[in-house]
Amino acid sequence: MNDIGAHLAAMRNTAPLVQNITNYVAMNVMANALLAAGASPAMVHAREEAAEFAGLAQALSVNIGTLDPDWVTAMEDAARVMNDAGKPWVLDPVAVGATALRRDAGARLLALKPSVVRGNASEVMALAGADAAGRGADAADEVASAEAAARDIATRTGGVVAVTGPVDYVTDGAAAYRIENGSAMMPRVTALGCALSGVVAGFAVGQEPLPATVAALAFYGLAGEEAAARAQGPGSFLPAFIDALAGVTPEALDRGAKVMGA
Ligand SMILES: Nc1ncnc2c1ncn2[C@@H]1O[C@H](COP(=O)(O)OP(=O)(O)OP(=O)(O)O)[C@@H](O)[C@H]1O
Ligand SMILES: Cc1ncsc1CCO
Ligand SMILES: [Mg+2]
Repeated sequence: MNDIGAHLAAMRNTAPLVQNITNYVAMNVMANALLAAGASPAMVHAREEAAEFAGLAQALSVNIGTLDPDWVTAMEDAARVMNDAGKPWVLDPVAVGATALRRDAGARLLALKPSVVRGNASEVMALAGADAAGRGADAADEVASAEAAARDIATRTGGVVAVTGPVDYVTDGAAAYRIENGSAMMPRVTALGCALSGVVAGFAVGQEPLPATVAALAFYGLAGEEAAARAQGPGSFLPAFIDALAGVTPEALDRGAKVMGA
């Protein structure tokens, strides 16, 4: 892929309205990350309005981090609106293997064929039905162990699956890429994966899901590298990361992206 910076420029040019049905932990971080990246976030989850708002949104992210049954209904309704209108939506299957409510929600949402699934290795393995060692929202499996599960999900949905970790893996079931950008500081701040799923949704507006996802991950990881160079620890990393999301230019992304065919 040699047009990674162009995907960032296109996303910023669109400034897409991204609806997020996300968890309470992530809402603020995610909205700030989307704004800094150049998108327009809206956190809208009530059962009575989620589908109506989806009619206005250009992309949707659905995150099961702090769900309840009403939220699952809102997620399914909003996802159907996006599907009917041909608009992209992203599933973030937080801790999907942990409980029956999460496994059921994950299966229902997967059946609606998300444009992109973005999770850590343990989540992608659990979503595919494989044995996973995840503990709560944190990964306990290697990205490499989740590659077959990612291809399996992508084949079932016809969409893209992104497994994130030290080296990210992205596939549409046929082609695959690895992205080496990022910082070990990123998993030490909560909700950065959730926020990434929203950013992926923004990149998918008007762009092919596979290259858009690869570009979003490289962009996000590069911002992580720049923030880590300035931060003293996880606390100061977060504001530095928000600054870096706003500061990375398409030219810097073309220079700094570490993307390889897999
Ligand atoms: N050890 C690491 N080294 C470099 N980058 C990392 C590392 N771990 C995660 N990342 C990056 O952090 C970002 C978030 O991915 P991660 O896999 O931590 O999400 P997550 O587990 O869903 O997080 P959360 O549930 O807290 O939102 C991605 O851009 C990923 O590449
Ligand atoms: C910590 C945590 N618990 C539920 S959602 C969430 C945010 C990271 O996924
Ligand atoms: Mg997560």
